[in-house]
Amino acid sequence: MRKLKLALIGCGYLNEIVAKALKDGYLPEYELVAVLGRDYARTREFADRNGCKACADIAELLAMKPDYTAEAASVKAVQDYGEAILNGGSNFVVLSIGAFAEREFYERMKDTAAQSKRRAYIASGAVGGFDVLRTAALMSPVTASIGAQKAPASLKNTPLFTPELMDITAPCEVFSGTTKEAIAILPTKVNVAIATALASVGPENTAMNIKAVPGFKGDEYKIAIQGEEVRAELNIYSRTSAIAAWSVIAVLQNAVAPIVF
Ligand SMILES: NC(=O)C1=CN([C@@H]2O[C@H](COP(=O)(O)OP(=O)(O)OC[C@H]3O[C@@H](n4cnc5c(N)ncnc54)[C@H](OP(=O)(O)O)[C@@H]3O)[C@@H](O)[C@H]2O)C=CC1
Ligand SMILES: O=C([O-])CC(=O)C(=O)O
Repeated sequence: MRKLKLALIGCGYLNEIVAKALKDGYLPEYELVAVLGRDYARTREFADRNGCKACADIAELLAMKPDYTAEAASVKAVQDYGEAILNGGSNFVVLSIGAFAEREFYERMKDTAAQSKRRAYIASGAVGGFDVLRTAALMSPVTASIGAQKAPASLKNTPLFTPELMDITAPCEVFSGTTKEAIAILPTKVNVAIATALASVGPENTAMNIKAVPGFKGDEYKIAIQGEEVRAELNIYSRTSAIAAWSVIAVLQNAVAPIVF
């Protein structure tokens, strides 16, 4: 049987894990055909390492006729290429979910996917539990929130960082607001929050707080949902963000699985 063609947007840490998983046999139904990065030299190195075509732009990638395109690049890449990917006949697996915080973009992607008979998949990324969030939100009005713990140093080069954070000796709240406000200031760090919001009460209505915790390594998220009959709390710790790449592999497996989660 013909293998499904997979293309990648982004050639950094996470897509390197996806490409290795393909080589290691986790996705036998797929072949990697193309990659598009930002820096062409880096894209070519990735392509040479992983046996696929290095693309200089989205048209070149779509000319390879991918069945699935998996993104691990940036919110901007999703905004810039999302509609072209669906219109070009590819399904789209997304990690930079923050792009969907803008309702107008979300609606355009929804219409484009419906018209092109393709799908945009929101990967569970560094969190999960979207099944219970979606189910609870169907049953009654719910409230939803996500709390994040991060190392003070991981907030460097963001508007939340102050040098004093490096000297804290106890957890310190650095952000409290909505997930929509959070992704606007941390576009590379809280995609998980927008995924949580999309599965529950939306980016404007999902509360978020972020704590800097001294001596902490990795990321920890606590998602809470409360409805009339259902209450759930999910705690997800990950030492690195590799879990996000593996969630893409899980989506791709699910897309061809005879028994579907
Ligand atoms: N949903 C979730 O749970 C998670 C989501 N993420 C998101 O996943 C994305 C990738 O993470 P990671 O692999 O760690 O990041 P890296 O910085 O290691 O890699 C990103 C890659 O994407 C490329 N890139 C960036 N912008 C564009 C663009 N506009 N078009 C094409 N390529 C682009 C970069 O190019 P160049 O080499 O030129 O910089 C780089 O190759 C980030 O947006 C991050 O926020 C990360 C962790 C968890
Ligand atoms: O790796 C993480 O903990 C989550 C992350 O970067 C994101 O949601 O953008």
